[in-house]
Amino acid sequence: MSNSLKLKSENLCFNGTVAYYSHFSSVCNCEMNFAVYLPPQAKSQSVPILYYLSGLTCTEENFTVKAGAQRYAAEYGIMLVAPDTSPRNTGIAEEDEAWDLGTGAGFYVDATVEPWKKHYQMYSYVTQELPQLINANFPVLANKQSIFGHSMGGHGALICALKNPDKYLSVSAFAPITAPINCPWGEKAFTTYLGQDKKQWQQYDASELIKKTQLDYPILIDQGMADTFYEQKQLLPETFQSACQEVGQALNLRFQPGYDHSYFTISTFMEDHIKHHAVVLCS
Ligand SMILES: N[C@@H](CCC(=O)N[C@@H](CS)C(=O)NCC(=O)O)C(=O)O
Repeated sequence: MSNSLKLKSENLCFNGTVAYYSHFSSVCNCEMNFAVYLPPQAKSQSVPILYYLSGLTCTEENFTVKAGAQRYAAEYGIMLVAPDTSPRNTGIAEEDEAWDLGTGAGFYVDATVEPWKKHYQMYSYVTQELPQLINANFPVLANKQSIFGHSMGGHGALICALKNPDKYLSVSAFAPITAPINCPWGEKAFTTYLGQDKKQWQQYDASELIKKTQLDYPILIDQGMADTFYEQKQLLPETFQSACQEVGQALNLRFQPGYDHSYFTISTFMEDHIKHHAVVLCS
């Protein structure tokens, strides 16, 4: 086990282990937190990995305690990895001024603007540094990894998959922000982290990326129809759907009547999402 990895807590869960860790991240230049679930199968064999990226205001804990994913990960023998949503306590003055920027709102991009760029390197963190750490310290099949997420984390999962078609074997999302360059949350975050030049923003926008790179597997998205952020046009799944149709990308976009933006929705459809990934990860 790497020296920089600090085990903070460990609990038995469906005969596997939920564990919280912190470590010093060289790309974010600060201490970072993440949670894992190691399924029972990991005691005797290497297992595939499914990364989960959370939404605004979350830590690594929301998914771990509310999504109900461990039961299915134990069934299929998949390791779950849930990173925090941003660096914390970096000393950046504006870090804690708003709930949709800074702490809890890293947006899974590599910031290029001061004062953020020294720490807010979440894209490199989740696609490179964290997988390297996981692969070096846990009994995993490094060539079998997939990714999913919620809201801001759904955006993160989509861009990670679209920018790395060889790295992830499947992707899915709950209520993802699918066109951040055209919604208030994305415009605010991208202006802050990436600057005024909107051309730079496109590299982190799923509805733009899909025009350049198609995935040779279907994307699964669940969107609740009673989701206030959907109603407020923060998520824009129709924009992503049109872009997918234009380029022939297979997309299973399911509108779920009555479901909102909460973890009650996520836990309801968790089994479907884990199965979606297990089909490729466990074959
Ligand atoms: N704080 C925001 C809501 C933020 C929010 O809904 N965050 C979602 C992700 S976008 C979440 O997962 N929250 C944590 C939770 O439900 O456990 C508000 O008051 O409107």
